[in-house]
Amino acid sequence: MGSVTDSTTSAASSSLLLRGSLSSVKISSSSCSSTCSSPRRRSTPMGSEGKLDPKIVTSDAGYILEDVPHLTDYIPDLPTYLNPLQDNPAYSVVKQYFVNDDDTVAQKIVVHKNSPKGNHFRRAGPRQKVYFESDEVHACIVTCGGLCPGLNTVVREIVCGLSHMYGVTKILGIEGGYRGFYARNTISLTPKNVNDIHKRGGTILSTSRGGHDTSKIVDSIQDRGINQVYIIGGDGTQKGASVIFEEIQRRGLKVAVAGIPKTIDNDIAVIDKSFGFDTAVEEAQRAINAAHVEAESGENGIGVVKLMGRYSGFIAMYATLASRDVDCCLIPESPFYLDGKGGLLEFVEKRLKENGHMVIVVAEGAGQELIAESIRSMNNEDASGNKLLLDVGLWLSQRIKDHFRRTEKMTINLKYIDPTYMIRAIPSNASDNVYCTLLAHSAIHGAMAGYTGFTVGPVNGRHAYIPFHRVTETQNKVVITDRMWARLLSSTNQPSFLSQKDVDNAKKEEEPPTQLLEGDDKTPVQE
Ligand SMILES: Nc1ncnc2c1ncn2[C@@H]1O[C@H](COP(=O)(O)OP(=O)(O)O)[C@@H](O)[C@H]1O
Ligand SMILES: O=P(O)(O)OC[C@H]1O[C@](O)(COP(=O)(O)O)[C@@H](O)[C@@H]1O
Ligand SMILES: [Mg+2]
Repeated sequence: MGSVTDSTTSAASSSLLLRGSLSSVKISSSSCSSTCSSPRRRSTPMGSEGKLDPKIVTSDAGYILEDVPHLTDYIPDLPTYLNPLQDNPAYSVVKQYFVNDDDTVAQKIVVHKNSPKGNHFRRAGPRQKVYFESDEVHACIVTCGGLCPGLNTVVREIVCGLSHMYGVTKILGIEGGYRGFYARNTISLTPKNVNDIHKRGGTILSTSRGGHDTSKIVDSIQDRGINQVYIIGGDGTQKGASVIFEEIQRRGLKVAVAGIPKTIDNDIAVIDKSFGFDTAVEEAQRAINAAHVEAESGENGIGVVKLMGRYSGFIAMYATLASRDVDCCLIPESPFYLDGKGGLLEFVEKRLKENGHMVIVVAEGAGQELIAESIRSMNNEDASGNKLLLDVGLWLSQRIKDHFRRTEKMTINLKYIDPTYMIRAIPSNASDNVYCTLLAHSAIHGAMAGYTGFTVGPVNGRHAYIPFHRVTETQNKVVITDRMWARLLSSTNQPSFLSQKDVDNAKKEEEPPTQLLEGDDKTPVQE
């Protein structure tokens, strides 16, 4: 690969931005307008203690670019090379294959006549110039946190993408999550040995919670001569990736750190949705169908299905909306109560009298305060510090049974189905597979182009590079004052269980939705 004469720095690429379409753009590392999230850390100026302020670019028209770090922010004068994709027979025919340096993706797409342009992220995709030569790249891939359909597909697509698009041959799989960097074996990954893995659930690299020791991890990266780190995991993992990036930057290493967001719960902020989510919603239909068949076939049959969703009830909400057999959906974001007027037990009685059967879908994180009131709460945490939940499905089933036994109002037949780990263990479906490919490719293009400290993902249908802190500072939750939850309430015709005061509080607390899943816009996801 021929070296390009100039050694473009990211400051220079920012100035490309200045010279481009945005004539009145100014770069500011600390000036954050009210629409821009305030940095939580990194108060030191660029260079000192190896830390950078968030890279914020603003313009007079209210345009804000929340940019991601670049290797040249802390290693000046890095040589650049022509992207080998321009000679690749598959890609070279694409009109405008390379992304313009100043392309950005708007976080908000519903705007009004006088709205400021708002927050943007750097558009993902291949760049004309790259900062790594093919034979110089030594990449590694790690999977952390809970399982999710599609993990193997992302691993496969990173390996095949690096190899087929950029001619990379040295790719290492780190086994067993973060602790695998210093306590487990590694495996060499090639397009041949990952060829079929997308057809399998789980992760061939295995995964873990806990065990994040930043300096041991970065020591291992440094000792092995790794210069591209692909980290696949959820909110906890992205926090871990962020501190790894900071330590790498502090040590001044030419190592790109790219996060690929993973969570079956869809609780990662900013991105439209996470991979594996569609697969989970689809697979949940089988459990809901079974619950419905059981409920319909017994006298006063009740089917209770528990679905995953620790803090966010997206799987339960979408599975309910898709199924149309569900009479009541309970999620962590919307509190409910059992007894008295307007309570769940009254609703169950009513539905059984009307239809003779009913199906309840409950997200695992729903009603945790109610359970804690009746069972002495243990307040346990897992190795990553996530709250260990009490089984809401079992508890709810028992409470419903007790109610009908006590009141002797009618004989019921209740069946409780917990398909949670069965759903999580399946391979991803076709659409998630394609989505995983785009995520992997976006991550690879970003790392090759010298970007680092970023998470990749679709924002309003376009893939973007998002600074770590933007996806870790909040969690994506179902907005119960949004139209989607209203659609659910209207489709199940269940009570909202909320008082006017609860609704007012929710309206005050919740930010307007920014994600496609919550809104009406269903733009197909593109790179
Ligand atoms: N705040 C944090 N700082 C550093 N590492 C973290 C942090 N939170 C979680 N991790 C690490 O990230 C990994 C996965 O986190 P976990 O919460 O279990 O799953 P997920 O990433 O799917 O949310 C674990 O190895 C954990 O030690
Ligand atoms: O894998 P564990 O430790 O049993 O945890 C189960 C949790 O993992 C999840 O499937 C996914 O959570 P993460 O995205 O944080 O890994 C949750 O839905 C569930 O509460
Ligand atoms: Mg998590």
